[in-house]
Amino acid sequence: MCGLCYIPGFGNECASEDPRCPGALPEGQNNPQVCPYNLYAEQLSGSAFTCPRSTNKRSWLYRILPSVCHKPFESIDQGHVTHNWDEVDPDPNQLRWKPFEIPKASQKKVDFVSGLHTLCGAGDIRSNNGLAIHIFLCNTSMGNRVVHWALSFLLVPQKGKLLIYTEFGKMLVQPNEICVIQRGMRFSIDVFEETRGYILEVYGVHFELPDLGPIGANGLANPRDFLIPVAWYEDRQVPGGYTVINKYQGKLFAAKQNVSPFNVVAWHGNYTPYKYNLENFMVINSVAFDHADPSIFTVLTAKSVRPGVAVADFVIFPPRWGVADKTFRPPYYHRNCMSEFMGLIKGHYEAKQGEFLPGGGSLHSSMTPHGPDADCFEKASKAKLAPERIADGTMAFMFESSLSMAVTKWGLKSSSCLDENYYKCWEPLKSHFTPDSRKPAGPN
Ligand SMILES: O=C(O)Cc1cc(O)ccc1O
Ligand SMILES: [Fe+2]
Repeated sequence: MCGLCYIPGFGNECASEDPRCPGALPEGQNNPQVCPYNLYAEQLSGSAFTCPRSTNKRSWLYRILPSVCHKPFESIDQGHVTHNWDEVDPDPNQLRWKPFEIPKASQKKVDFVSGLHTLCGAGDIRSNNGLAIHIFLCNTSMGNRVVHWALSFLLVPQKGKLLIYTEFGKMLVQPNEICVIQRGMRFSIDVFEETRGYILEVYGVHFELPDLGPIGANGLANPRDFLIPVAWYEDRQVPGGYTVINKYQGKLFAAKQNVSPFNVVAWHGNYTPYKYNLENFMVINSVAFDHADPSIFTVLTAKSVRPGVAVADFVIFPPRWGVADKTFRPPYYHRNCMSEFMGLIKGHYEAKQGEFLPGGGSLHSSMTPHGPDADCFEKASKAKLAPERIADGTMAFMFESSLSMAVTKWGLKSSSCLDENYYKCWEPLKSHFTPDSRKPAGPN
């Protein structure tokens, strides 16, 4: 597991050969009549063939057998995976979940796929517009089960590291790192303990680095800190074969195949999985006064066709200095046309003193009012504004979407983690209005 190698960079044209087979990549062409080592050539297209060069994404895989070698797919138990946004009536309330419970390995073995739970989402897979947020809760490696996921997703492990086998090679992804597996890529996940994390799945779009505008050429998530796996193959047949689980149009199907799907000896292209360590995020913020919008913390964005409007942004709240003068430093009260799902990887979140805990979540869907709890407001309104470390040792994040998200039945009724008392954190807020005083007063 140690000694995994990666290629640094974001969205670059890369080439990688498993060192056991030097020269496995054909030279000067993609489709020789016979490929080196008698491999099969297979293209994986992540964009329409005709996309402009700047957005065209594809990779060429040189593999022992093409991925078409499988028995037919058949529908399987859907577990808690759904893309039906009408399971329960819409709920306009602020929602918060206590840490999602991980099944105990001693009671039931659950792998990444059987431990997937859809929490909320919106849009339509078939027309390629929308997103879903899933929680994974598992305790067992996938073994000979492999997922073929027809949509791009961003994975945020919160507890337990993940060894992810992909057709492009292996990645070790630990809490405080994220990884992106793009549309159509096959993968299998080994876990080492009771494991939990969050998934942001987007339909029909890819994650990109945000534009930096006046920030300049550097900052936020720097491209060189993204890591791509290197080619690694296994030529393995297992008794009973491999099960390829296909998440197709929102439903799960399974098919058997004899050979390992991780049989890619070499690949080249710009369409790959990748990982990123959130510690490398170069934070930019207010150094004079006022609270800047959290878009300054955007790590990756999946843009919609409307300029500046994302299907989903992945935003983090990293450790940093708070130095703003004459300023209420925590997040402001607000209503946002965008929907905000938040999760916590470790530590605590600056706007919530109470029950927003690592492994839990909150959802403030479109135009739902929210902001600091009463405790946080009182403290921050009176605090002495010296430079202070904010969020040291903590990492909260937000999946922010232009779509108004619906919560699933599991999210609202059957997870048993929904915190019915969330609204109470704002109840102690009292009016500090002082109409008679000429000079505005602070809270007392
Ligand atoms: O709601 C939240 O806690 C997220 C958030 C943080 C912030 O600093 C400003 C706006 C915002 O929505
Ligand atoms: Fe917010």
